[in-house]
Amino acid sequence: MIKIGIIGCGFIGTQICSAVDSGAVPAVLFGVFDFSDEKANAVLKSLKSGNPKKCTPEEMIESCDLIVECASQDAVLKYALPAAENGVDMMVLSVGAFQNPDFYQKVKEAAAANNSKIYVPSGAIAGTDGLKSAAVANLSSVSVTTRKPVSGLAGSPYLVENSIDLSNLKEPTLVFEGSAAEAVVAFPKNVNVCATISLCGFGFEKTAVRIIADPTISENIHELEVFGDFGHMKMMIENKPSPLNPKTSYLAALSAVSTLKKITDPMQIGV
Ligand SMILES: NC(=O)C1=CN([C@@H]2O[C@H](COP(=O)(O)OP(=O)(O)OC[C@H]3O[C@@H](n4cnc5c(N)ncnc54)[C@H](O)[C@@H]3O)[C@@H](O)[C@H]2O)C=CC1
Ligand SMILES: O=C([O-])CC(=O)C(=O)O
Repeated sequence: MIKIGIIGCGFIGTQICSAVDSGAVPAVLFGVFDFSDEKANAVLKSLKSGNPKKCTPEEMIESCDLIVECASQDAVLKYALPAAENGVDMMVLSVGAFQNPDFYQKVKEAAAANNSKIYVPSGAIAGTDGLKSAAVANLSSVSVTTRKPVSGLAGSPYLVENSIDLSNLKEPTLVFEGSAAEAVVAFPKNVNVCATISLCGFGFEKTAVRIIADPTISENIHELEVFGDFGHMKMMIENKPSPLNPKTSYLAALSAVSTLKKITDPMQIGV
């Protein structure tokens, strides 16, 4: 069985540890890392099987087959390259880190040179299968509209830097419009899905993003619209936010677990 290390013991990290612990994912949990000791201890305490421990990312790179990053874009920037250079696979949830083209290229080349893989789950969005297929031919436009409750956007650098206060919002309001490259920097914890969509085919500069703060909803809603040689695709998903982190949809954690199941399964189904 593959040996896994988890960086980030928040909502997604906890769900992944639990899936490995229960046997739903056939893997061995080597260890966990979080810069909050409290979070790491809480996850370890919740597990019933195996002998996982707190460890450093460097120890994971030394001993694991696969590292799952479910922490922050900073963690990707810090650990993705050393992992790839050491032939260790990595699953990345904070996908926005890949908007830097030099960094993305370096990680990709290091993974190719050292026979390792970088896995990017579909996360909180659907439609990556159709978009990837469509991108084999010409695409003419790709756009994502993300609609979140105010609690799902609070504290984002873009809102803070532009002194945008959403606390008294009464109706849906467009708070951002721009490229995916700009969106994942402006809202690093809110629209990693736009990074994933960009990587599927049209790129960070050409993928268009709109972010709407909506005080009338409780779901995180993502709409994807694609035009190309294949035709026209529209996808809309209404995600329940996770109970622990309103910015993150429950589906994002399910998608990480599903990707781990796919990695460890001899049957590979779907694009
Ligand atoms: N790809 C996708 O579709 C989605 C991606 N995400 C992203 O996945 C990541 C995890 O999400 P959640 O579990 O909901 O977050 P969370 O906030 O519940 O947990 C993140 C944990 O990582 C820790 N952490 C952050 N930076 C770290 C670092 N550099 N080193 C060590 N520990 C660090 C924090 O202390 C926290 O315990 C976030 O970056 C989030 O934005 C979330 C939803 C969808
Ligand atoms: O979970 C979501 O709905 C989207 C999200 O936070 C992200 O893409 O970073």
